[in-house]
Amino acid sequence: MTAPTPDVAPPTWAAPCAAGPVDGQVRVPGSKSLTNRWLVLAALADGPCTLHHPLRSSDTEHMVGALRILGVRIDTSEDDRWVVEPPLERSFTSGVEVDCGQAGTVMRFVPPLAALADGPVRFVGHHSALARPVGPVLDGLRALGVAVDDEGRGTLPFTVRGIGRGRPAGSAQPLEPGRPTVPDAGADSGLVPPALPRVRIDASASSQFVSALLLAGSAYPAGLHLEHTGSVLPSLPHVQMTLEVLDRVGVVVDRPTPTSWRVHPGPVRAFEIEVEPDLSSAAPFLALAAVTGGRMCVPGWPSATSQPGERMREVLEAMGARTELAVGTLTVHGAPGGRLRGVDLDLGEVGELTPVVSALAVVAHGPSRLRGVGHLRGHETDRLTALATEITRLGAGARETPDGLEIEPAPLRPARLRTYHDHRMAMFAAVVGAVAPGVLVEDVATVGKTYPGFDRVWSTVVASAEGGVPSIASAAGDGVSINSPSDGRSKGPAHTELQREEER
Ligand SMILES: O=C(O)C1=C[C@@H](OP(=O)(O)O)[C@@H](O)[C@H](O)C1
Ligand SMILES: C=C(OP(=O)(O)O)C(=O)O
Repeated sequence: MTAPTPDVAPPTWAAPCAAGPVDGQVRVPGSKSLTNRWLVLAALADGPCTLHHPLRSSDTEHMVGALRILGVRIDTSEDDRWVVEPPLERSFTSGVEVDCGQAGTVMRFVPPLAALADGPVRFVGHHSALARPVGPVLDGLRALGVAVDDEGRGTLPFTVRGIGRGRPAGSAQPLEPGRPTVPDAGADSGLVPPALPRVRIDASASSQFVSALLLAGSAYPAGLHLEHTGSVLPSLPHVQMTLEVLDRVGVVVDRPTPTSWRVHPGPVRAFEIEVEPDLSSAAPFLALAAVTGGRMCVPGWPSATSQPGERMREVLEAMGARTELAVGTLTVHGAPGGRLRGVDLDLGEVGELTPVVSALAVVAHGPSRLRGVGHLRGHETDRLTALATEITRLGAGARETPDGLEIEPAPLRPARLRTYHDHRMAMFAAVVGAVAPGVLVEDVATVGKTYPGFDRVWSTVVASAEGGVPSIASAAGDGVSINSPSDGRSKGPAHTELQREEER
């Protein structure tokens, strides 16, 4: 057997090109953001908790690994039901190393738990995660009296020197005995609210800094009064998601201003919950219906949700597709020929949709401007540079702006696309490849961060368009089924470069 040489090119995946409009149904796996929030809350809960239909992926496996090493017992032997036994009033385990992988939710949400360990906890991660900002979370912990060693970098690796649990809840003491509590603004109300230790951070680089401190805040002896000091706060629906899960487990949070939160000390009520499907993982499939002029159904779509993926409906409608939500299934109908309009959108609240929206913009008729997503430079990769580079490689125009991208569609050429260890770059490539022949995708396995097997499911769905003959089929375990012919639409050729030329 020959040893691999360092310059061997990574294996590529040939993104399948649709031969016509797709017509299918995909049941997507559980939400990453919700699974990891519920796991963190279960670790702090006052009794055993159960998660139904959690996501099993690299990000959630890293969260499970992190919590286990801190002393939380988690049974993940069943795919559909994970049971968590928290350590109750005991401090989390110290002297351990937490591997965050590539997960922003692990590197940001777990350090505030490590503050409740009885000594140091080291945090490390995947090499692609070493540039991702964590500093404001660490500064927040320092403001509460917890020592953190990060050699001034504000990134992985770092060590949180936990100071243990066991002080009475509501004791109005900061974590470290002897540190003065900053008087709380709520004291002006005349109601004499408890003095909560005040922490000011700039979360303009990631909403996860806010979510991290809010999730753990009620387990701190005096709670927490968190204030965001920066000019923008991205991904607001994710902060709303944090507030909603906290509310469901009985944690009291009030919001004196739109960018400050008072988390009152108190127990996290044990829970048994159903994890919603990941609507951001559904986004590429919805986009597939739009670019091929086909139809895609996603069952299990929540009637109300804080997931940003819900906003994909607005994006698709703005670009010319039609969406309808009926009896828990979202259906997207692409416009004939997959024709899409260019758009000018602020995606600041739904930044994680940007790669898929960029794919739509690349094949639209007319230029697009995507704004409000400067913070994507600190995601799995610098997503603005990565998208601009790969769009240019495909032959279309892309220009990075300080807070987004300008995209100019053009006839696309075959290309080998890089994914930069970024699951959503692979999803971007899949959507473009569905209508542009000859797209090869490097390291497609990177989708395992949030959607292991995405490429297999994708290929099954795209193949449903092949030959233009819809059939009833299902790929067991993949959650895929192909709709039966019901609407009599003709299955024309895929939305190819040639077809776009004709439409011009
Ligand atoms: O809290 C969360 O679960 C997330 C918040 C967002 O992070 P940013 O605010 O850093 O964009 C989002 O992009 C990420 O995928 C998940
Ligand atoms: C930014 C993302 O992930 P993370 O939770 O690692 O920040 C994402 O999934 O698009």
